[in-house]
Amino acid sequence: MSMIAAFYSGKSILITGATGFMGKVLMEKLFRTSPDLKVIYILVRPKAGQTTQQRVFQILNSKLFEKVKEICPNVHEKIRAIYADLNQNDFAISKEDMQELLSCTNIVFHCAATVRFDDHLRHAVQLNVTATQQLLLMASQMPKLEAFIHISTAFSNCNLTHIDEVIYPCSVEPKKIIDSMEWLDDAIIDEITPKLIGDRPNIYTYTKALGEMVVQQESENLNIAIIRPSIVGATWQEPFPGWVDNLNGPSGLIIAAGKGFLRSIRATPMAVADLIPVDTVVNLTLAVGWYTAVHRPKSTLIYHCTSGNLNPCNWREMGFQVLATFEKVPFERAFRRPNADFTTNTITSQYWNAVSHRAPAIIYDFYLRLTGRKPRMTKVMNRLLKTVSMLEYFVNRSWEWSTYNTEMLMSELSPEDQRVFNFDVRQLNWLEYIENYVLGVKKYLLKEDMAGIPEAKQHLKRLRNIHYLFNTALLLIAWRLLIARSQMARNVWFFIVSFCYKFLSYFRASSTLKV
Ligand SMILES: CCCCCCCCCCCCCCCCCCCCCCCCCC(=O)SCCNC(=O)CCNC(=O)[C@H](O)C(C)(C)COP(=O)(O)OP(=O)(O)OC[C@H]1O[C@@H](n2cnc3c(N)ncnc32)[C@H](O)[C@@H]1OP(=O)(O)O
Ligand SMILES: NC(=O)C1=CN([C@@H]2O[C@H](COP(=O)(O)OP(=O)(O)OC[C@H]3O[C@@H](n4cnc5c(N)ncnc54)[C@H](OP(=O)(O)O)[C@@H]3O)[C@@H](O)[C@H]2O)C=CC1
Repeated sequence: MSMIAAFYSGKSILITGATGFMGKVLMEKLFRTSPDLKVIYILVRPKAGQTTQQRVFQILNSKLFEKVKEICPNVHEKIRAIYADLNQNDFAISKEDMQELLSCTNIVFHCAATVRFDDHLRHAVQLNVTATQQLLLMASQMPKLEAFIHISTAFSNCNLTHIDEVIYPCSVEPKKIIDSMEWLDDAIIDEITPKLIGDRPNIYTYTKALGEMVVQQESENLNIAIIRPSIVGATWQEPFPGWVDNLNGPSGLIIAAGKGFLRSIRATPMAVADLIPVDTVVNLTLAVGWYTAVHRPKSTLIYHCTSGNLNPCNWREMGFQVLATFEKVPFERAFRRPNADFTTNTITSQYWNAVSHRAPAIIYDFYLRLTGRKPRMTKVMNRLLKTVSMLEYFVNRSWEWSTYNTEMLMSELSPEDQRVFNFDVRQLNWLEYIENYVLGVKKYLLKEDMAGIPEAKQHLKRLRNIHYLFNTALLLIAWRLLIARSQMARNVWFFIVSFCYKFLSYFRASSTLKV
């Protein structure tokens, strides 16, 4: 019997960010391994015209929850969706709901965050710092609380190259930042943002670091742990391989490369691609919840959930495997053949951006205009290049995260728990994982049917022929222009033509003699 699964039985668990990528997998695993847990409270806001109930209904009816519904048929009754907006005071939770949350919750998993790299500082502080502070305040009023698990990111200190399982202070106290957001206007915030984030690449990593400081400051009275995952990718094993449902991290770029939009990216091929499957993160999170509640460590422990130091894979290996999978299972209706490559310096990167990204987009838009349609490819390409430029920081560096706490926890688990809540990335076969990841992107993100593969292959063949035809035509036009303008080119041309003529004449003469 798994001790961790038994621990969550009968518990009331509060999850923020349950509608997000990680939150859904966390909920799924909890229901699958501890079907007799008491209730999961999730803080949900209405979104995209859907009420909170409709959102929960949609999640439970997704493929991700198919196994859960077999194991725990009354799962609907065990989820309590609480209307909440983490941007508002007291999260806009009703008094009755708040009362229930405060009096019943045993464990809190705080996953909600804004993960956009370019969010406005005011909004990112509100969600990643102030909301964390408010949630901790709520937690301090929960008499039955056993553990509070905060999800941060391994990149909260990405300005360092070696990162220990400690909290590194930021130059300005989070409380001062929170206060200043109340009275500074947007223009001043925009001005001071680069100074505040310093040598971090974006607002996201900075506000996540501030969030950790807040957790540390409030940790005296609470039983808290922090988890720092690196780049979270599709599921490795559970509930099935390859599940992914958003474009963050590599997923969006896999689509862009598979559809032929992305042809080159500035990356350091030998840098470590520190990906971590989402189910691995969730297994560690649940194990940490159990350990923190049962063993009550004296200080706040930080757990790095990374792969690079135990089972490294570099961007080159990952890129090769992504491209190899496209050969076997191409995406439908590609814009160009998937043929992406890494460039290693800014000049070649700019050259390929012009030649392989912007030029084809302009030509395609010209074609759309000619055929009476609205041009759109340049816009798509500009957004893609903006995204790529924001991700480039993470594919041109390697980090070292120490993992003593994570390894200590692994050794504390029973063999059964090590199996059920496996977070040992040494067992991960990267080639298999990446292949399943690409397949998952095709099936669950693009919603493409496997039956369409022959047609997709045909389409790629057509694109290849168009490519050859286009290049030949381009070469002929360039040559023709050159001949018209340069005497030297004309001489070379006459030399080649006369050489070919002589060669053919000789060949014909010698074959006539033989006869
Ligand atoms: C030699 C060998 C051969 C080699 C072969 C080469 C093979 C090549 C194979 C390729 C694969 C291998 C390489 C993998 C590299 C992976 C790098 C990963 C680094 C991740 C680091 C993460 C570290 C930290 C982890 C964390 O701790 S947290 C989680 C990370 N957080 C994020 O990843 C949020 C990022 N995103 C944003 O920050 C916003 O998205 C924003 C970007 C501002 C846009 O923002 P904006 O333009 O305003 O608008 P959107 O609405 O957002 O999007 C606008 C439009 O772009 C689309 N789109 C949104 N996203 C993405 C995305 N990713 N990728 C692509 N498209 C995206 C969206 O579909 C929409 O398209 P549309 O609908 O217009 O057609
Ligand atoms: N994905 C990754 O690569 C990594 C993620 N992390 C961390 O993991 C955690 C989860 O990330 P992930 O699941 O990928 O992120 P998602 O963007 O998929 O999910 C974010 C969640 O936060 C919720 N949320 C955002 N704003 C509000 C709000 N105002 N009120 C209520 N809820 C809100 C979202 O709700 P809604 O659905 O309504 O928008 C969603 O449920 C985050 O803390 C992130 O920093 C760490 C390392 C890597």
